[in-house]
Amino acid sequence: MAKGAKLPGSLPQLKPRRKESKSLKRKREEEELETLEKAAQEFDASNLTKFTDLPLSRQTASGLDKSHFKVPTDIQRKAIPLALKGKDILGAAKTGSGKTLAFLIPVLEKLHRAKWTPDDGLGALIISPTRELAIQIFEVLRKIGQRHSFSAGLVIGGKNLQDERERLGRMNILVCTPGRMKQHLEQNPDLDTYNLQILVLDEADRILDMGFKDAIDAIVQGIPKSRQTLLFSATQTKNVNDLARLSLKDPEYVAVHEAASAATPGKLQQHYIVTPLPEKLDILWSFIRANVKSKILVFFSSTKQVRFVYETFRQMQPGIPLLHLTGKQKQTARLEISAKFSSSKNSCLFATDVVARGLDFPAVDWVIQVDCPEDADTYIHRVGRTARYERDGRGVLFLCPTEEKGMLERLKTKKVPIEKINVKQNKKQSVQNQLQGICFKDPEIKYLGQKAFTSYTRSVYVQKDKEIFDLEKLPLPEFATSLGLPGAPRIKFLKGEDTKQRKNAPRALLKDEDSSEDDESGEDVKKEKKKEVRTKYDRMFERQNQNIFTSHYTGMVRHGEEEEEEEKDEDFLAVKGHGYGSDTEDNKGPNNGQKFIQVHGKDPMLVDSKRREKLATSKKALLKYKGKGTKLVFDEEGEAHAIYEFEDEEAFRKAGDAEEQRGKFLEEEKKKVSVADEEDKSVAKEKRRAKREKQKARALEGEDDGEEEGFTGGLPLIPYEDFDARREESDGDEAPELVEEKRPAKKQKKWFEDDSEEEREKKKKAKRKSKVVEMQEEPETLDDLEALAAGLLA
Ligand SMILES: Nc1ncnc2c1ncn2[C@@H]1O[C@H](COP(=O)(O)OP(=O)(O)OP(=O)(O)O)[C@@H](O)[C@H]1O
Repeated sequence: MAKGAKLPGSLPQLKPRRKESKSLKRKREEEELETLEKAAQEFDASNLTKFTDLPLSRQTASGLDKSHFKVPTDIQRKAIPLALKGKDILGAAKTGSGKTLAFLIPVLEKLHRAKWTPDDGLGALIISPTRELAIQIFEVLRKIGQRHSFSAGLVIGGKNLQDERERLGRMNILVCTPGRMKQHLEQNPDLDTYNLQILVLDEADRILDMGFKDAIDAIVQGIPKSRQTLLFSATQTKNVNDLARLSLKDPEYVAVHEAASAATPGKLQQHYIVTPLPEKLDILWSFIRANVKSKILVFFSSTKQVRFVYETFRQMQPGIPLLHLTGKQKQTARLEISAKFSSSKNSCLFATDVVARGLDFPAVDWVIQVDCPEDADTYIHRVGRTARYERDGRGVLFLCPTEEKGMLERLKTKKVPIEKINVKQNKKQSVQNQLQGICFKDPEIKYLGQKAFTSYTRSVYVQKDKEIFDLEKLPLPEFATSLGLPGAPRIKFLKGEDTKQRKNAPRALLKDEDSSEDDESGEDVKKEKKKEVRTKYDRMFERQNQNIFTSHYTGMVRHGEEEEEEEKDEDFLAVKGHGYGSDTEDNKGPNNGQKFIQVHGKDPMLVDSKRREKLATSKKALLKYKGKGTKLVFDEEGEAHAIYEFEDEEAFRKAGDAEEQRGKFLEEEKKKVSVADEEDKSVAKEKRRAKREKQKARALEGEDDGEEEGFTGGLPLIPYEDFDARREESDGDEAPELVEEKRPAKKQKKWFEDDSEEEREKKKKAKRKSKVVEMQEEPETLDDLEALAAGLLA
């Protein structure tokens, strides 16, 4: 953009200004904010065609422009003006229709208009059901918020709690997953939500289902009711109970596509095929082979199936790069795979529902649902990974004959236009022989196949819609054969299990899958064994498929055995020398030449060398045989007492049943601990608030004292110096009309007021160093992102 060119936004652009007194500057800013607020309240959405028509701050307008967002989508056109007026929103629009911006723009504007500063703490909380989606939202926030000076952070787990802890207390905007956020709220007194202005739930229906209930209730409990709340999803909840849980105030229901004939994007072609379960992999393989120049996303219902198909198909070399993504992978691997699939032109990603919602992989050609989704909403989200924002795409759903009728009815009710297609039988290639060969050669893959089989059957078993999912009608032995297995693994599910509850909490299924790794015979056995402390190796021995241990594990086990044997050998080593420390004949042992040591009360020990003798008589060794000391407490008279003393038995009996007394005692102690904990937390929070307010007052004082004009242009969600460095490096075309001046030194200091001068210097140096690295490239890893998330904490 040329120097002096007009910036988007209806408000006057930022220009280089002469020095302006602080009070004048503040007055001008207040006036601007008032104008903005008034414009938002009076805004007539019917006039909205471009983002520049919206009453937005210069910072947001500039961020949108820089990210090349010019024309709002339907949901953005309807939801943003209402959200800018401060309304609670229930937003529903098709997949890929731009809901992310529909809530991020109001978030930035809300804090901007509240004159939010880093000292004000947490102002906005955005909750996402998965880590990947949270990261994606954070990236968009970083782009469009690049001119604001808020600090933003990601709270998604996969990192040390303590590492995240200190930073969080200073964040203005957090993008989080529910579980991790709950954990922080419970354990981190630095994280204070008392001032929260706006709460966003992306994929709201998912977040409000049973799987996240505890976490969401805990989060909502701690935030002010007076906040604004925005809920978005392609399959929105209108459940009154859900909305009551969030205390929404007269929410506006913004459903832009409700009157549309289809709930899915217009440019999406949707088909289904009906296939017997044992032929699914043949069809999938043949499909992939016929589309090696495409970008394909394939959904399965469990992690084990994903891994089995990925491992076997990889060996069969289909001629297209294969990837796999599940919630069981490490966070770094998940990020890497997402990035690979995003940037690839042609590849095939096998995945579980961890990528079903919200993820915006560019230009996916095909979405194949090999396993029937649990309901029509899940179908809509999965298929919505293609045909996003004006692009076209195709989806194919594989249905077993028993699933066809029920699933089609569900899809029809949800307005999903889907047509039947048939598989060309002459193009279908059977992979059964190849899979058999692979399983035969590689016992680990065979084991994986067995796990894939049990996981699939379990996933069908736990579904609540029994009209669609009927395990008894599935040809399971044939299915096992189609996976290349010599027979169907035994499956045994827990009787009387609360299926409904399990279904409502898909995570429970995942957990179950995890544990089934250890024991195929079901949970009955697991519960019994729970009491014992079992190691990884114990669990491996208990597996029924011991013959498939890798050589590595077998080696480890053998090594362990060898060590034990060595120890035994040592016990029986022949010894030289004379009896030692023995005052009886017996202690001399069978040979006269043997040495023994006897410690009081213990069996004599055989000693064969000086070293062994020294070891056996060392203080450390002897300590083992000493009795444990007794801990005493002294009263005020100096009398020693045992820590716990029995009370008078008669009085105890009078007080009632022992069990009852025990329960009462525990209850009281629990209460005491929880009260003390609450008190500690609130004291810590109070201190923090006071500190923040002090800091804020000091910062304002600093502004008034200073002669120089303050920071005006806003900053991306990165440290100040980085932004300056980048501006220096830039070719001058980047928003030259914005004027940033270095923050007064006073402001910088405030974060470190408790540190010594020397420590402060050290920290500054270290930060300067790390920033240089940060700026050299775009964030690639979670660490990079988190470094950026540090925001103003420079
Ligand atoms: N106004 C716009 N102009 C151009 N592209 C846009 C606009 N709004 C959103 N997009 C693009 O559309 C794509 C989909 O947007 P987004 O991920 O927000 O959709 P969504 O409605 O949240 O989808 P889902 O329901 O699957 O979560 C993204 O690549 C985004 O960059």
